[in-house]
Amino acid sequence: MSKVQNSGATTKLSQHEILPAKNDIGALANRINSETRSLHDKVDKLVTLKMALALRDGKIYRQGLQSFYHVFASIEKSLHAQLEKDDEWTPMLKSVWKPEIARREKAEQDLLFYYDDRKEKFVNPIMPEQIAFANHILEGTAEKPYLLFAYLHVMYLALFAGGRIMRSSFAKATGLFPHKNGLSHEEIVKLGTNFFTFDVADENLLRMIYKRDYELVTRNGLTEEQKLEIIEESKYIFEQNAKCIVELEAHNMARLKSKWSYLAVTKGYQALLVILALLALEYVRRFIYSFA
Ligand code: HEM
Repeated sequence: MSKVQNSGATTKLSQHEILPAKNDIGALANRINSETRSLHDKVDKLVTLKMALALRDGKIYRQGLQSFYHVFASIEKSLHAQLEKDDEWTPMLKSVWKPEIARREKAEQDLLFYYDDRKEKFVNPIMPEQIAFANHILEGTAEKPYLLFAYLHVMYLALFAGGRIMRSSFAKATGLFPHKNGLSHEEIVKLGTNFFTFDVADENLLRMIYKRDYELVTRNGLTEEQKLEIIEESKYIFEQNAKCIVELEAHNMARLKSKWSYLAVTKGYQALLVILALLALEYVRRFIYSFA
C-alpha cells in the first residue's frame, strides 16, 4: 500500500513515491512522451485552433467531444472485457486502472446535455476516421491486450494537462453552452463539462498515483518488444486523433460551402429580381419624363 500523507490543505505523495522521475529515460511513459513530442505539438495546434471556434459554437464543441467519446468508449469496452478475463494482462491492467479516471460515462453525460437527451444522435460513430479509430482500438487490443497501455497513457493523461487548460477556457465561454430554462451559467457549465472533471478530492494525487502505478507495472511486466509496440501504437493514437480533427474541419467546411452556394443561388436569384425591377422602374421613369 502506498503511504499517502496529508500535508496542510492538499494530500501529497512523499518524494520517493513520485514515479517515474522526469529524467528517467527508461520509463515507458517518458519514452512515449519523448517519441511523440512532435506529434503532440501537431495535435495540440489542431485542437487549439478548433477550440477557438468551439468556444463560440456549441455544435462544433459537441462534434469534437463526440469524436473523443468514441475513442474512450472503445478503450473502456476493450479494457472491461480484459478486466473480466483472467489472463496475464488482467492483474497488470487492474493495478493501473482507476474507476475515477473513466471517461466514457462522463462524455456521455455531456453529450446527452448537448443533444437534449437524444442518445441516438451520438452513440455510433458515422465519420469514417472515427469509425476506423474505434475499430482499430477494438481489434488491436483484443489481439494484443498490452496495447491498452498506450491508450492508458496517451488518452487518459491528456486530460490532466491539455484537458485542464481546455476546461478553464470552456467554463468562461458564455457563447458555447445552450441556454436551459431557469439555470444559471455556473449550473449549465457544470452540466456540460463533466468530461473534464474527476470525482476525487485531489486531481493531482490521482494523476500521480496513476502514473506511479503505470510505471511500477510496465517497468518489468513488459518485454522490450512489447514496449516498442506500445510506443508505435502511441504514435498511431496521436496521428489518428489528428486525422479525426482534420476530418471534422473538412466536414464543416463542406457544409459551410454548400450553405454559401445555396445562399448564392437562392438569395442571388432574389437579388437579381430586385435589380431587374429597379431597372424596369428606371426605364419607366425615363419613358414618362421623355414626354414631360
Ligand atoms: C488529442 C489531443 C492530445 C493528446 C492525446 C495529448 C496527450 C498528452 C500526453 C500523453 C501528455 C504527457 C502527460 C504526462 O506524461 O503526464 C501531455 C502533456 C501535455 N499536454 Fe497534451 N495532449 C493533447 C492535446 C493537448 C492540447 C490541446 C494542449 C494545450 C492546450 C496540451 C497541452 C499539454 C501540456 C501543457 C502538457 C504537459 C507537458 C509537461 O508536463 O511537460 N495537450 N499531453
